[in-house]
Amino acid sequence: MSMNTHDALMRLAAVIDSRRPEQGGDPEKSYVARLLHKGPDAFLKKVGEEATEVVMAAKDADHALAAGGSGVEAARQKVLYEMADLWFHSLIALAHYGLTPADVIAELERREGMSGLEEKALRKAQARSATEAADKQQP
Ligand SMILES: N=c1c2ncn([C@@H]3O[C@H](COP(=O)(O)OP(=O)(O)OP(=O)(O)O)[C@@H](O)[C@H]3O)c2ncn1[C@@H]1O[C@H](COP(=O)(O)O)[C@@H](O)[C@H]1O
Repeated sequence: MSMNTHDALMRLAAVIDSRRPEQGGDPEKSYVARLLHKGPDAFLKKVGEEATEVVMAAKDADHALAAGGSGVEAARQKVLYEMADLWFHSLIALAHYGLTPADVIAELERREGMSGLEEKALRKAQARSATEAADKQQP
């Protein structure tokens, strides 16, 4: 991720934070302030909707790719557009819970180099030994 990408996310997160009711965000003047003012049900619903729109745009893009031809570029743009909406609304949710893009990036950095398959196997093994330990405690 370039420094510019990082900065843009941080700038947007700072604007979103300034729209929180405690920071004086005005629901009459700001879309973000309005969503935060309405509360979790409102912005979580948007996160769900935008995620669904990403999936639908991606399915359309897959069909366009399979068919070839001139529709591919427009379909890819639609995926990009919907993904931006999803990121944007996810940033609003993060702000509500006192989290920032930097926190998400730190979590991804923590996972860096960790194989997803190894992590999954480890998690299953831990769950199994927890169950075995609980079984042993049964009278
Ligand atoms: N990046 C965005 C951004 N992306 C999308 N949107 C808005 O998100 C809304 C929801 O998108 P939809 O496609 O679901 O539109 P809709 O069907 O009208 O939505 P609803 O009626 O369901 O709310 C639209 O009104 C978009 O304008 C955004 N609104 C704001 N920002 C950023 O947030 C900053 C602060 O915005 P305000 O708080 O409005 O000043 C802006 O300067 C921008 O940087």
